[in-house]
Amino acid sequence: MKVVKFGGSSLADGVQLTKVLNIIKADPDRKIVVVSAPGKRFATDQKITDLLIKLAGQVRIGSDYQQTLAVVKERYDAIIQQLSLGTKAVELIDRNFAQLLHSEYASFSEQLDAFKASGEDNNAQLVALFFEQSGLPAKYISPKEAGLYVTDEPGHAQILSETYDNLARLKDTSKCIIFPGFFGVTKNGKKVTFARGGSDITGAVLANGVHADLYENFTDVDAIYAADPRYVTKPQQIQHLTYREMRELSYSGFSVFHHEAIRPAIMANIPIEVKNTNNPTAPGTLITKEKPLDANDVTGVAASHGFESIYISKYLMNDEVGFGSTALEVMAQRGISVEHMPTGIDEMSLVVKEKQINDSQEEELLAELKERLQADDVHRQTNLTLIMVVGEKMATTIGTAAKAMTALANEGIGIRLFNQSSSGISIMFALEEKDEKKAIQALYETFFNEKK
Ligand SMILES: Nc1ncnc2c1ncn2[C@@H]1O[C@H](COP(=O)(O)OP(=O)(O)O)[C@@H](O)[C@H]1O
Ligand SMILES: N[C@@H](CC(=O)OP(=O)(O)O)C(=O)O
Repeated sequence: MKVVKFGGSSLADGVQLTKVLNIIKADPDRKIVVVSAPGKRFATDQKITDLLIKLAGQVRIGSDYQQTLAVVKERYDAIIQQLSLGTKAVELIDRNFAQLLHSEYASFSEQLDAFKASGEDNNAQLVALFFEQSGLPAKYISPKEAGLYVTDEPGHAQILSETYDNLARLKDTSKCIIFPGFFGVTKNGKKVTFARGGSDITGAVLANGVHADLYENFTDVDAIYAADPRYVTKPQQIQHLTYREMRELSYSGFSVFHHEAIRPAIMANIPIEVKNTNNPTAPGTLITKEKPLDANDVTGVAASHGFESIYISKYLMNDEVGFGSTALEVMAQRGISVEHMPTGIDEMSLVVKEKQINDSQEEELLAELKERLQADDVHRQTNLTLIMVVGEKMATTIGTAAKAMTALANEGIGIRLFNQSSSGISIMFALEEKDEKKAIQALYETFFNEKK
């Protein structure tokens, strides 16, 4: 059995949905289909999820939301028309929106998540109608019906462990199951969404639950590329990745596959294949626990911005037992997670996501660190990009860091921080955000284009 997830770009309109139907028809093992909400039809278009977030905000503050509602409904109506799904489908969507708008919500976060979840929920119901009408036996199943239980953390739901046993019951399906991505339900029946891009997580959780032979993730590119195609023209396609390479790369900017979707696949050792809905015969990228040794030392280079570094220095710091743990305790007490912690003899830096600390908190945090650590200096550096150079083969290769540093130096790019993972499969460079694109291009040239 295969679990197949289609992203928003694969479901943006009736033409795309017809491609989806043909992909499912082409392989009877494709029994569970996870769908996102309709995405962008063209570069300047809006994703349904973004429109629903806007709609929820307008409804909450009591401003006029009719125009936004009309735009969302028109998107579904267009799909219904293109696929000739008839008035039954129009009425279904109308009913769902009436219920969404007139329900009582205990908080805005609950309301916002209900609105966001409706994007995939409505789409799954339409896809099921379309498949049935096209002669492919299908049924919509909701996360509530399936027992896809999550924590009550709006926008960041985590899977409850019993979910996997509940989902195992879907294994014996005779019909094709159409399942909405991006959200689960709490034990009280509240809809709670995953992080943005989280339909990938739903697909991985279902693949784990039913012990699928393969988790196919259909998107709008032929493969995962060695660098973001928005930065490098026609980058090399990656044929095969390990789970840990994928996790490093997706966490660090390869938005094509959600980093939280790796764990459910690892837990059950499910192979993942990323493929193109618009070119389904292209081989795509396979992601598994292990892979044959690459010719290249580096598998991919990724970048993600919005980081800052908190620099702490104290003379004789290294002799002081517990210095690092006190610094981390201060951060943990404020709920701030630390991404990297490069250290020197008398200094350390805590690299964190900028959005975790608001400006009013910042001064207080720096003062607390200075006070608790009796530090000589504590200051922050903002607007940083983290560049990750990733490859299994790097663990056994000498000179990758030197090559990367030379490539950056040749472009006049200063390195603010540097860190190598303990396993040796990734190197992180922190740079100023303005250098992000140039850095990715320089590293790509060095590791993928230069004659060795
Ligand atoms: N290394 C990469 N390889 C492939 N695509 C990438 C990479 N990094 C970023 N992307 C972007 O990810 C996009 C696909 O992800 P996404 O927009 O979430 O698609 P979907 O609508 O299928 O969920 C691609 O169109 C591409 O612009
Ligand atoms: N629709 C949600 C969830 C998702 O995974 O979407 P996509 O598959 O289009 O990235 C979002 O936009 O975040």
